[in-house]
Amino acid sequence: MGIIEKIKEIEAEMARTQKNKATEYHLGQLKAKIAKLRTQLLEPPKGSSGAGDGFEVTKFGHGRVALIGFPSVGKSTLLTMLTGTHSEAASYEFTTLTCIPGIIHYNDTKIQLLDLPGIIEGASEGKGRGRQVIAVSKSSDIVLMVLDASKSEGHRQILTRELEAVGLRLNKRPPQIYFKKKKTGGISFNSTLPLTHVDEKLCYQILHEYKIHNAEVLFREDATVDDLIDVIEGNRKYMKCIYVYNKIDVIGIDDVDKLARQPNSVVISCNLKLNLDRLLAKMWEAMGLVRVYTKPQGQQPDFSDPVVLSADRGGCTVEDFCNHIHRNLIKDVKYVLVWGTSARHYPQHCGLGHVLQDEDVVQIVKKKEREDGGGRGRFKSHSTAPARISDREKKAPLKT
Ligand SMILES: Nc1nc2c(ncn2[C@@H]2O[C@H](COP(=O)(O)OP(=O)(O)OP(=O)(O)O)[C@@H](O)[C@H]2O)c(=O)[nH]1
Ligand SMILES: [K+]
Ligand SMILES: [Mg+2]
Repeated sequence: MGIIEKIKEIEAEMARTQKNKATEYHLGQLKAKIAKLRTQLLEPPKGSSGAGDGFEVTKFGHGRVALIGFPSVGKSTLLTMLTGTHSEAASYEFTTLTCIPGIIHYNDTKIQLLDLPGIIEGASEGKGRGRQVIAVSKSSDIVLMVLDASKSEGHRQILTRELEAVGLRLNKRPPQIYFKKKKTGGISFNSTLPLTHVDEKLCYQILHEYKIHNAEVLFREDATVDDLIDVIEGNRKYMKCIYVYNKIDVIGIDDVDKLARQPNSVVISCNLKLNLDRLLAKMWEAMGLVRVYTKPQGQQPDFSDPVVLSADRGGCTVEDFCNHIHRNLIKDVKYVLVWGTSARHYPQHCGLGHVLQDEDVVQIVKKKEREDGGGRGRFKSHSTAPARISDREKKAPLKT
């Protein structure tokens, strides 16, 4: 029996089993069995490189966004509108057969947008080009799930299930469970609060299913058995997802209103060019990019050419900023002067660990420069805030 058949069989058994206190342990065990099989399914077949079979596109820009959706929801139309790169669009399904990259220029940054073939139910098990599409989505920073506003809401659930089946977790943070395998000592199970979904016995059973007999487990939130399995598997990818409802030109205003009020959702129409600005703004916000402008001593910063940092990719500290400019820079840095929302006063003298925020301005003070003369007075004379700071100052949160 193949892996997919085995998964189907267990799913059928779960559907047959009534949910109650007595069956809870058995159901937990079945969930762990499915998770293990799904992990096996994701392993590249023997003899292949494991790459996306011609789908891999070189990363470009400050972040990557994937367009995921059923066929003919308007993914290619959207790519063409947002990036100017033409991607064939037509009324028949599976018009797009490969991965097509475009670039969005937004807020002085470049974002790579990827158009992909439509995926269908069963994609996670390899139907259509599901596997390749999913591999590309996993390589992105966020996902735009494109949906046809005139079609059933069920599509969003089906797609979410497909992505979950391959270990993607959308708009969710990692479970607050500490888990560490040990060599000896048995299993230590603890929690910092009362648990309502998982007890010690269930946890033991799940670990037993994974043949783990020595480990430390500490629940820091009232997590579920699915959360526990995610933590044990350890290969989950937590991503932001924006639900993009396209084609609102063909539905009534009441329905548009309902969709627009859902969390993480944007309603658009490519045909009428409706709300695309809002989509871009949401996308930008979800990516959490941090633009930092370098201010050479005695000069104004170049506000068109930021260093772009991200908390998810590489971090946002002064050290990350310096490494971004040049990998040998760090050893020459004495401290930096910071203007912007991360600074308590302007300019603030900050060390390497200081966490920068979007639109901060940084001036690097090198060790050598200081010794060479000039000293503090010299910095003072150049420490006037750059021109754009005055309006930014109004936004600056008051910190004590
Ligand atoms: N009414 C309406 N139709 C749209 C809109 N956007 C796209 N379409 C149409 O929807 C059809 C499918 O568009 P595509 O861009 O090819 O969709 P896709 O998701 O890339 O499709 P596949 O590549 O086949 O998965 C085309 O006929 C488009 O003209 C819209 O905002 N409103
Ligand atoms: K199409
Ligand atoms: Mg397409």
